[in-house]
Amino acid sequence: METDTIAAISTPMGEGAIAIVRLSGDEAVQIADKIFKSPNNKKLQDQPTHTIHYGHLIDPKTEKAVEEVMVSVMRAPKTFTREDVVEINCHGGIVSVNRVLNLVLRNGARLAEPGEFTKRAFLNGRIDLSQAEAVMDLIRAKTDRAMNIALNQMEGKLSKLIKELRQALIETLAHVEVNIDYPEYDDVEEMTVPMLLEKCTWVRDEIKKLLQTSSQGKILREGLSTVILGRPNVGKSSLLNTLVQENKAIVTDIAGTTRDIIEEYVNIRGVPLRLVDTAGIRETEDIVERIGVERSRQVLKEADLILLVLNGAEPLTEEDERLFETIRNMNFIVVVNKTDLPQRIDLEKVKALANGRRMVTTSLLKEEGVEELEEAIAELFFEGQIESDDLTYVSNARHISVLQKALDAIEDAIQSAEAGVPVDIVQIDVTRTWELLGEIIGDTVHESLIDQLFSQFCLGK
Ligand SMILES: Nc1nc2c(c(=O)[nH]1)N(C=O)[C@@H](CNc1ccc(C(=O)N[C@@H](CCC(=O)O)C(=O)O)cc1)CN2
Ligand SMILES: Nc1nc2c(ncn2[C@@H]2O[C@H](COP(=O)(O)OP(=O)(O)OP(=O)(O)O)[C@@H](O)[C@H]2O)c(=O)[nH]1
Ligand SMILES: [Mg+2]
Repeated sequence: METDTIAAISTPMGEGAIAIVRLSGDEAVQIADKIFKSPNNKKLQDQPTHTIHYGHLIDPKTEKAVEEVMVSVMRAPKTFTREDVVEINCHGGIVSVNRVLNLVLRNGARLAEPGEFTKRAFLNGRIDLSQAEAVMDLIRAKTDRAMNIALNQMEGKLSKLIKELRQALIETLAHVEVNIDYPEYDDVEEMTVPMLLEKCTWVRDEIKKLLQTSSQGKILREGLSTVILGRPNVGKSSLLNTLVQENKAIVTDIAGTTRDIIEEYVNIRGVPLRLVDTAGIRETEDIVERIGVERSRQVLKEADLILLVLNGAEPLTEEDERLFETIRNMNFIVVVNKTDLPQRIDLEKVKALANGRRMVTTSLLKEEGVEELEEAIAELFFEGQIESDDLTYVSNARHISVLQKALDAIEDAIQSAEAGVPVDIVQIDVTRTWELLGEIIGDTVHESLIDQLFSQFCLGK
C-alpha cells in the first residue's frame, strides 16, 4: 500500500523541555535526510533501524541551522504505524516546535489529521478498532481508573472477549451450515435446538455482563454528571468552590448571585465528577436569571447525581420541600450546610424527606464535613459494584450501542429457538449477532464469514 508521509507535533504545545515532531510514511527517512545534518555527515538512510542520532536541522533554502535535535529512525514494520517512522526530538517551546514542523511540511510531508497515526496502525493491521479507540481514550483519560480501562482495552482484553463470543457463534453457524449443505455427512453431529440455545444463552449472558460494566465505564471516562441544587443563598457555589479548591464561581450573600450554570471537573477519590453549579430553580422575574433557571431544569434532567444543599440555620421552607419532590426518583445526597450557625432546621424531617438517601452536615465556611461528603459520593458510586481492575469495562459510546444491538439480536435468536422456529431460520439472528460484534473490533463481514466456515471445517469441496 502506498501512503503519503504525514507529520505532526506529538507532544503538548508549549509544555516540557523537549518536544517531538513525528513523521510516518514511505518518505519519512528521505524527508528527514533533506533537513538533517549530523556531525559526521552520515545520512539517516544509511543508519540501522531503531537508532537515534544527534545533529542539526538545516533549512535547505537558507542553508542555516535551525535547530539542535535528536532524530530517531524506525523502519517498518516494527513501528507504531507499521510504516517508516522518524521522530525529531527538538527543544520544547511553541516557536521551536513549529519551526521544525514547518520545515518538514515544506520538504514533502503532509500535516496529519487528528488520530491519523493511530488510524494507520489500524489500517496496517497492528491494532484492531477497539484498540485504536482505546488509544484515543488513553489520551483523554481524566483519572487513573479511566486510564487503566483504556490500557486494558488497548492490550486487547475487550477484543479478546469479543473474539471468543464470535468464535462460539461461528462454530454454531458452521455446524448448522454443514447440516444443511451436507446432510449425507453422518459423522457431523446434527445441531439441535438445545445445543444452539446453550451457546446463544452463554453469549447473551456475556454481552449482558459487558453492558453492566458500561454505565460505570462511561462515567469513569466522561465524569459523573453532578448537579448542585438548592434554593438561593444556601451555599451551592461555596460547595462547588470547596470541592474544586479554587474560586471559580462567584460567591456573595445576595440571593440569586449565580445566574447561569458553572461547570467544573473534579476527581473525588477516583470518581471523576462533572460538577454543575446552578442558578436556584424558582420563579423569577429577572430575564437573565430566568434563562439560567431554564437551563438548570435541563441539566437536572440529565444528571447522574444531585447534591441537594439546605441551610441548617433556617427552618425548612416550602421551596426546599418542592426540591425534594422534584428529585424524588433520582440519585441524591442531602447536604445540610452552615452548621457553624445556630441550627434551626428540623433534621428529623430532613431525614424523612431524604427517604433513605445519604445525608451529611457541613460548614463550608469552616471547611467542615467535606471529607464526609466526599466519602458519601465515592461510596455511592462504588456501592455494590465490583472494583476489580481486571474487569473488562466497556466505556466507548459506539461499543455500548453496538453491544445493545447485539444483545437484541441474540435475544431474538433465543426466543425463536424456544418457539420452535427451525434452526436454519434462527441462524439469521445468530449471524446478525456475529456481524454486530465484529463491528466492535472493526472486522469486515460477509466475506470473512464464508472464509471462516471453510477454514474451520476443511471440507475440501
Ligand atoms: N517516542 C515515542 N514514545 C512513545 C510512543 C511513540 O510513538 N514515540 N508511543 C505512541 O503511542 C507510545 C508507545 N507505543 C508504541 C506501540 C507500538 C510500537 C511498535 O513499534 N510496535 C511494533 C513493534 C513492537 C516490537 O518491537 O516488538 C509492532 O507492534 O509491530 C511503538 C510504540 C508511548 N511512547
Ligand atoms: N455561616 C456560613 N455561611 C456560609 C456557609 N457556606 C456559605 N455561606 C455563605 O452563604 C452565602 C451564600 O453562599 P453561596 O455559595 O453564594 O450560595 P448559593 O447557594 O450559591 O447562592 P445563589 O447562587 O445566590 O443561589 C455567602 O455569603 C457564603 O459565604 C457556611 O457553611 N456557614
Ligand atoms: Mg451561587
